[in-house]
Amino acid sequence: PGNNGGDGLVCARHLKMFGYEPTVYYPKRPNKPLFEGLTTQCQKMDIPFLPEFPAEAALINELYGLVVDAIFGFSFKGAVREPFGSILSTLERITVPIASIDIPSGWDVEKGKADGLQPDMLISLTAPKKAAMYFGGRYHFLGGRFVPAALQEKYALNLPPYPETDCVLQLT
Ligand SMILES: NC(=O)C1=CN([C@@H]2O[C@H](COP(=O)(O)OP(=O)(O)OC[C@H]3O[C@@H](n4cnc5c(N)ncnc54)[C@H](O)[C@@H]3O)[C@@H](O)[C@H]2O)[C@H](O)CC1
Repeated sequence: PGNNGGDGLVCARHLKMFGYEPTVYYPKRPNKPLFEGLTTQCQKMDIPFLPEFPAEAALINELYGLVVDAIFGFSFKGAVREPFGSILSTLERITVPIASIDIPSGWDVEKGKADGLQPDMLISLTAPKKAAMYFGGRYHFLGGRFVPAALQEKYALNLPPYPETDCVLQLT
């Protein structure tokens, strides 16, 4: 429902460009031009939007090879409100790999969530958040090569150098 969802729409568009066949589930759409624009871009690229979420984990395992989790990022707070509670409980039961953008959805930005989503891949944006310490999946990437040196200094961000002109770095 927020910017993390926006990242998910961007991700779907890029996946399509790379030859994949993404499908999007976007239950709560902010009435803001940014998200409307990102949605339109996906629609114009014939990326299908699911009318409802496949509630059965087995169906997701059958239909998809990967789930990109772009539900919540660092502004998730408190008890999860529907429909996201049911969605997260289904995602916790699937066996296909999950790639979470910035923070596994439902995790506290600092404390993580031991009994929550356990993605196979985490793509941290700009800098890994404190919760990334609790990430136990196989692949951790850092994306977002757009932090000016002054900001890195101001927040004492100890960011690793990106190789050549890459905008993504594999951390583990
Ligand atoms: N520099 C960076 O790290 C960048 C991060 N980006 C992405 O932006 C998100 C943070 O975006 P924000 O809109 O602040 O928050 P979220 O997307 O995490 O979610 C807000 C959204 O969720 C709703 N919500 C919050 N708590 C609950 C709850 N318990 N139940 C239900 N719904 C809840 C809330 O109402 C809002 O609608 C960051 O993680 C990155 O993915 C930038 O895109 C790039 C730079």
